[in-house]
Amino acid sequence: VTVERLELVRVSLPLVTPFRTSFGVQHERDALLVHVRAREAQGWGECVTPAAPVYSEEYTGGAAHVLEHQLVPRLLAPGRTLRAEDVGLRLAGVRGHRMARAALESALLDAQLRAAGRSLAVHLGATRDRVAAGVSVGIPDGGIPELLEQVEGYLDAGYVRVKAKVARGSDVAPMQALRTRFGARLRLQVDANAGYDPDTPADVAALDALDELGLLQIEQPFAPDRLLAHAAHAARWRTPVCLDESITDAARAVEALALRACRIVNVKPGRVGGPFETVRIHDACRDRGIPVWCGGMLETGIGRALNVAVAAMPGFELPGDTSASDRYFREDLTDPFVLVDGHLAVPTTPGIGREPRDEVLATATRLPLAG
Ligand SMILES: CSCC[C@@H](NC(=O)CCC(=O)O)C(=O)O
Ligand SMILES: [Mg+2]
Repeated sequence: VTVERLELVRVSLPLVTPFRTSFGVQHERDALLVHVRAREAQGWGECVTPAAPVYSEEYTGGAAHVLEHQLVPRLLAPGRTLRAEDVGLRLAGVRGHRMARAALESALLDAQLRAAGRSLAVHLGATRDRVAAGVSVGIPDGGIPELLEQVEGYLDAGYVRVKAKVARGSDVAPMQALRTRFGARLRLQVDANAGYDPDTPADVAALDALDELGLLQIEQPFAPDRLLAHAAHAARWRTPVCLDESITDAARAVEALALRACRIVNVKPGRVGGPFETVRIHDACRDRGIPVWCGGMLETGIGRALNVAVAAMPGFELPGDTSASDRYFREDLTDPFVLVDGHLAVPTTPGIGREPRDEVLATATRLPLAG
């Protein structure tokens, strides 16, 4: 496509309930969107950075800065006519900033596919027309009683599996309470968001106790770079280790698997640099018999649409964190994703199949980057 105008759009959506993880609590989704106006069509991408560098090194202010001063100028320098497949090449000289790149690449791919009248799911080789939805539950302020209530509500809504956030001091007791309340049949996994230290005996003891609860997986117990520590403990535990923050790209995924640091991979298109790196990770895991699932970063419908199409690819055989819009937002930026029988329908219209609704955009902050 030929880019005529490229803009950053920042809009904040309040969360229906506070979302607490091992690295803090969020009350809103401060969303940074890339809007591409090409001659042939428009495209939208969502940068999944949190407002502060607490999940990984990236954060929204930094992503906006690197997009404006480094990534967009490099992308458009050789010329404004380009394919989404070229983004990786044009940005090859830049290290890191994978969430910022992902937003740019997915916005261009959206425009390109809209111009071609082709849905993202078809372009990715998706084999499902709906995807099973898991749900991620934060650490509630109200403790165990509120946790039980929230999980009850999500199970009633139809979510097919529950992922609970754990952190030092909020791990074994709440997970045992879920087991006691919902039994051994509850499909339950935990996500520590790198909150434990492999060299702290009390931390390892807590994880060892979680390993006794018949969980589907233990996600990212330790810091992202500690692949050998994950491998050492994965070998001791029955419960499979899943990595999220550690898996920054396909090369890292291959190394993590070779080191046996994990047996399951949480793939987030927004974390790994975009749709094309996502396909490379999907293919690398598939070649090694490793199941993957699509994680989430509290995306609005823009990022959620990308995730749902990715979750429909063959290797995404485990339910992901692709929840319905109303899990987070009373009113989504786009037409909502709605849970039907525990599944979300994969968009079939051109591009990502969602765009921001004008009335919600009206409240947004705009930053023209080019054009
Ligand atoms: C930025 S905090 C979100 C990171 C967290 N994501 C979730 O728990 C799922 C969020 C969602 O449902 O979008 C993860 O580490 O997997
Ligand atoms: Mg995670």
